[in-house]
Amino acid sequence: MHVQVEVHDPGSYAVSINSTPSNPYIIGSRASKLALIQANLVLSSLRIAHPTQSFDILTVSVEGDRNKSQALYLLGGKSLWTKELELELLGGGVDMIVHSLKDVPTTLPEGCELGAVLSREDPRDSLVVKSGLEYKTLEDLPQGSVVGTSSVRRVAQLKRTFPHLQFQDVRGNLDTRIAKLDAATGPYTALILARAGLVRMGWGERISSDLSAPSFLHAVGQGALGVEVRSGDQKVAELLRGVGDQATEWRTTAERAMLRVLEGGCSVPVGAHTVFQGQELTLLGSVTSLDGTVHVQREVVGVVSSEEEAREVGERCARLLVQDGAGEILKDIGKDREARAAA
Ligand SMILES: NCc1[nH]cc(CCC(=O)O)c1CC(=O)O
Repeated sequence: MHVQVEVHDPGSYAVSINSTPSNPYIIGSRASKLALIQANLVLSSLRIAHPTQSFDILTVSVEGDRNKSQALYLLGGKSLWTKELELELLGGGVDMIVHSLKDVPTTLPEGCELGAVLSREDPRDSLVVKSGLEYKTLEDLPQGSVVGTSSVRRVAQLKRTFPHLQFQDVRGNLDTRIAKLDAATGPYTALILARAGLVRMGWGERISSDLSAPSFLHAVGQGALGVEVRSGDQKVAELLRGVGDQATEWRTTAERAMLRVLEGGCSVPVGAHTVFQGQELTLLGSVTSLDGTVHVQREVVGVVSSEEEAREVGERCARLLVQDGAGEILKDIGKDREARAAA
């Protein structure tokens, strides 16, 4: 496999053992604009927490950035956003990787683990309307309007509530997607995108409304940045202490534990919503059939003071969803994917 490595600061090739200005800790990132903005957020937090250490960013091209034509749903395992970066991490080319936690598979490769999850942005999905149109919400869109999104979770949930709308795939980075939305002859009336990404990219003013629980649930991990590290790397673990956010870590641990039980390895229409207040973690989880006709949703509340307890909340929610029929929905989706992949 070809790994394209682009070095931002010449002289930052060295694998860091002890960081000095000439031997910095290397943060691995995808090369997209959003990925780099996010990597720089982590870099800034690390610099504030450790003013005497030096840090640098190295970008690596990943499968998901290169394959833009095939539907995401058919590309299978989500490691297409992470694999090449993880090879760099294990090989010592980078010391940590910054990811959108949403794109990180629930099971990490041997030797890799999450070292920290940073304080979360508003994790909701948002509506962005074609420029020049006055619509504010999905309810406002006329019959037959085309809404762009590549997420099976979004389409499945929206078909349930908005059967009068049409949904069409839209790929590419955020800037590209918004350019496709605004193109005079383009098919889309609106797009659904993660609020966090839009805000980080400076597109916040284009958000006309947000999709909220309990009628619409966001993706597991959405809006949070995860830092992946080598298991057992004490120095990097130490550096990341104080950079992570406890509430976000427990919320996303529960969400990811739920998904891990449900998915059995494929990307599925699973929604989540969590609140951590006092010591109480509330998790709303959902599974929706691709056509939106079958939907199961459950809420679990637990007192949480450890990662293990957060995981239990997620697993409990997954088991309740399976009891309510989530297993059947997921089995049908597996069959659908196989049939399409073979076609
Ligand atoms: N699927 C791609 C992706 N991965 C993370 C974000 C946004 C940032 C985040 O959710 O943390 C996006 C764009 C989107 O879904 O609109």
